[in-house]
Amino acid sequence: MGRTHRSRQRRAPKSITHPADHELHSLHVLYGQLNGLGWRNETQLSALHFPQTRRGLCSKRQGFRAGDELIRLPADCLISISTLESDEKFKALFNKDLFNKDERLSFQALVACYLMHQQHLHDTSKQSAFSAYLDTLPRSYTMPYFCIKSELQCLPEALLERIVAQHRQLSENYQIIKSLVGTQQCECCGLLYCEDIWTLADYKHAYFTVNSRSVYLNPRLLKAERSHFQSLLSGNTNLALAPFLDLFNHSDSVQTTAELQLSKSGKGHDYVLVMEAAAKPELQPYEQLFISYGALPNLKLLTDYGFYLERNTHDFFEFSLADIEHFIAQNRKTSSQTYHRNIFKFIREHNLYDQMFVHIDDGCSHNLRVVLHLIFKQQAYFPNILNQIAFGDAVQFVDVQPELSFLVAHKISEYRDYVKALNQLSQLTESGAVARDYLLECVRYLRDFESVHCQSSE
Ligand SMILES: C[S@@+](CC[C@H](N)C(=O)[O-])C[C@H]1O[C@@H](n2cnc3c(N)ncnc32)[C@H](O)[C@@H]1O
Repeated sequence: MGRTHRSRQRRAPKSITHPADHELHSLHVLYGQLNGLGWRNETQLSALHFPQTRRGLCSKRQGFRAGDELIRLPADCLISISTLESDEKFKALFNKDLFNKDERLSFQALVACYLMHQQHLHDTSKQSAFSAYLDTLPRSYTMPYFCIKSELQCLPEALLERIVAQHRQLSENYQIIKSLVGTQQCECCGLLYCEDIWTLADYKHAYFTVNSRSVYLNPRLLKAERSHFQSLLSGNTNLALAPFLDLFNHSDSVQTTAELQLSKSGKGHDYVLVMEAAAKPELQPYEQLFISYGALPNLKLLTDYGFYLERNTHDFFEFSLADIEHFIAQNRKTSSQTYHRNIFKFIREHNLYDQMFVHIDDGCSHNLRVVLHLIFKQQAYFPNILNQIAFGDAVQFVDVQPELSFLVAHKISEYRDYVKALNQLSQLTESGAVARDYLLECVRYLRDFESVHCQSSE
């Protein structure tokens, strides 16, 4: 049990509830299966529903301090490249003769196929080795990708850009999958792949399952005969699905480490999560146990995981060059001025539009300051002078505070309009509601930034 601390049995606070019966049953079966694979649940974790995050994990009996192990899951419980490589039926679906070096698949897409494969086995014959795990997966997701058209029309460019990129990535990979397995029929039910089974809707669900639930894994530590899929895959295979372990929710106030360690018995490996630091010195039984998915800002949490954190310590707010152009066009004072196109060309050519953000503690990023200075403060437009200004001594920048304040105020008003437009829709999907609340959090962040950094403009 390591340094984990036993506490006297406590009662669950009223706000924490047990999962519904069917979910409880699936979890129970999953415990049994993982136990059969060597998982001992030494930290006595239970899945419960918490008010803020819904389903998450806690221990009903033990307290946790920094340095304690949260979970030790045998590597045999993971769905990794070794699982796929050792599944002959799955491999048989992917005929090596059809692999094309110009049309490779991401490993994430291949794991999504594996989930669809197992789901189909489960649905048709209850033959999947992962039935219990599949039953514990969410039925739907709340990423803005799943917003309906009327909601998408009320979202800002920054979000739409990411959704479009996700659509592109998903459909490119799905086309490749179709070209590999699309003409085949399932040998157990005769249905056609990518038409009747493995539909685009199934693929989207599986893709976001992998996106939001996989863990990082160094596959070299596992004995994987990486042969069949090697020439099909475009990138590395360093992710895995981790049944039960993937019930940990994320917090920005904890630090956790994850690594494959030789198991205590010396046979095989365990995937071990350790709580390195938490918001308080000791977590009591029934307190939700969080892990860190990384130092992620809210935009990333929203688009990849379908949630955001209030007052996320890793948050910042990014601007695009188009934001500055809109602001110029809509502001009476700035719209009447002329801006030499060389300046915008220079900014684009030197990628200065990258990393233009504001941060509540650090203020305005270097690139945002340079760009505001180049556009609004300096008269010359010859490349050599622009070079000297952009990459020379920062102290020579003229104060861009008024322009920064206008830009922030402009963004607040724009985001409020998006929120208003979403609220005017007769009904919001869950994705739409989460996106709306995220926009409100952005407004709160920018208002806080304004009150700390833009006082002079008010
Ligand atoms: C790895 S799963 C964690 C378990 C998940 N809550 C479940 O019941 O299956 C990641 C998903 O959990 C949710 N999640 C994680 N951390 C969260 C948090 N702090 N607040 C709200 N939802 C969170 C998001 O939906 C995310 O996509």
